[in-house]
Amino acid sequence: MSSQKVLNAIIVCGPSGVGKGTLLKRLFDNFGSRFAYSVSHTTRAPRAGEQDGREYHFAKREDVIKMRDNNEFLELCEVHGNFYGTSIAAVKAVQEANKTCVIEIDVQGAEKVKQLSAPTHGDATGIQAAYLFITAPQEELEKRIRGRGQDNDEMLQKRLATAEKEFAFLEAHPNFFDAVIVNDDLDASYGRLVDAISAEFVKHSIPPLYAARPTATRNAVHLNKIQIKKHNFYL
Ligand SMILES: Nc1ncnc2c1ncn2[C@@H]1O[C@H](COP(=O)(O)OP(=O)(O)OP(=O)(O)O)[C@@H](O)[C@H]1O
Repeated sequence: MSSQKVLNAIIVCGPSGVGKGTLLKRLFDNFGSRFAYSVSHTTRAPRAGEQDGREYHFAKREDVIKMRDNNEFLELCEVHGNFYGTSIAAVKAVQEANKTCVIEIDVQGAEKVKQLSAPTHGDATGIQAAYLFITAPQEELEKRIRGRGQDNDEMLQKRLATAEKEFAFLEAHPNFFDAVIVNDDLDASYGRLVDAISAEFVKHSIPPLYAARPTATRNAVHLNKIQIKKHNFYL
């Protein structure tokens, strides 16, 4: 297989509350055999019932630090004294199982993944990915985050401030993403997600999710971009 054909992952970005989790849950419910999340590394101890390589790759701190210094992580963070991270190898393991890895990540993380995929890094270290941005009207965001009922006002304001930065990134880098999907009406938006992913699959010679509708795909994605520009929908 040539390197152009490889697709290691679908990267999904978008501010808190736009509905990434909701859309991806539906995608996994409908196409569970085609997608998987990668298994993260952690330095925390396994809990009862957790199995190494299933819930997490349980690793020693010094090994994670070595991997970090070796640029083997797409993302790594430390929470309450423990590391949690997504390794490039874990993403590629999903592909080896003949599935496409879905990675939900913020725009800074997505930029890093793209940098790692630059030709100078070569295929061995990089992740070849399709980049999707999920968006929604800003007034909807606040409503949805409140509706979810998980956050106090301070957290809500933090999420909205981060959202503004993510929207600003999208505005400043309109070509960074392969598709921008407006999550307004859930059923229609889910259709756009399926079409956008199918379009990426077709580009990489992977069967689309619905073989019967490959040509609708590009139109839908293209239309989204036009709608966004025309109505400045996300601000
Ligand atoms: N198209 C939609 N119309 C109305 N409500 C929606 C729509 N999509 C999602 N929601 C609701 O909005 C809320 C936020 O959705 P969700 O948790 O999927 O967002 P998210 O982008 O994954 O957020 P986070 O990044 O914070 O996890 C949920 O309560 C969900 O049911």
